[in-house]
Amino acid sequence: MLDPDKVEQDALSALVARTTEHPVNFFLVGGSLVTDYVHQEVIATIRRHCDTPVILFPGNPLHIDASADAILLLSLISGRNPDFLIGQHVIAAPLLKKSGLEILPTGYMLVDSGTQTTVSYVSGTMPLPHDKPNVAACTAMAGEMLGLKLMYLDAGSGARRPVSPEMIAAVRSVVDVPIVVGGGINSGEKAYEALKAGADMIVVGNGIEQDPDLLPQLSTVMREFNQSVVQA
Ligand SMILES: CC(C)=CCC/C(C)=C/CC/C(C)=C/CC/C(C)=C/COP(=O)(O)OP(=O)(O)O
Ligand SMILES: O=P(O)(O)OC[C@@H](O)CO
Ligand SMILES: [Mg+2]
Repeated sequence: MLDPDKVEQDALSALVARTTEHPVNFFLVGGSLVTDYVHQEVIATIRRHCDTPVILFPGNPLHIDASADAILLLSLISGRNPDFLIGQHVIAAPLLKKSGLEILPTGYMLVDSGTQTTVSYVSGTMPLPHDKPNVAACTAMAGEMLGLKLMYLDAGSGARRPVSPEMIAAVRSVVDVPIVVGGGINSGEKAYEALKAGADMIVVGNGIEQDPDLLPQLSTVMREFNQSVVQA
């Protein structure tokens, strides 16, 4: 995940170039409260180096950029704020239709990680309790029944504790749609734990921002995990 507020062009170019040797499946571009509107520059830099798909991860309709490939159309189903469940989407709908972006309807679930996150503050919603896998499972089930095509469990940017393997497994056992897990995944071990518990995709932001050498480690974990699944 690339946060437009945090990337610096030279460092971004170097990082994206490294993904030709240590591949990632997607680039997510976004942030909850973006102050530097440089989505287009970030996406152009990615395109210069590779053809890996770019998916927007937006906090509000101002973050829509038609130069990406797709957008996570998040509905904040862990919260009870109608604006982030449907209100922002009504505002964004005509723009999205015109953009030609592939729309990925996503059940977005914030999970408590011990400290208040920007997303929780900005959306005025409470996250799901960290130690209540069943609440997450019922939320995901309802989201899937409502037609959402992905579930995203997010402990929040730089979370001290990621979403627990128990919660990932509980969600895995009740939905068929792909599960995305992010927030605080800053080591190969944590990535492996999430994959083993049932995550289909892991999102890493701060970990690689702080230590770009994490990229090759995570790419290897992902490849080995996928190979082990194919062989089993
Ligand atoms: C309908 C459209 C296009 C947008 C609304 C989308 C909704 C409902 C979003 C839910 C609430 C929200 C603010 C989500 C932000 C998700 C996000 C991009 C998180 C990653 O940003 P962080 O890195 O955690 O944030 P900071 O870097 O700002 O701390
Ligand atoms: O920056 P990190 O902690 O990797 O979190 C990524 C993303 O899930 C945050 O919304
Ligand atoms: Mg961020």
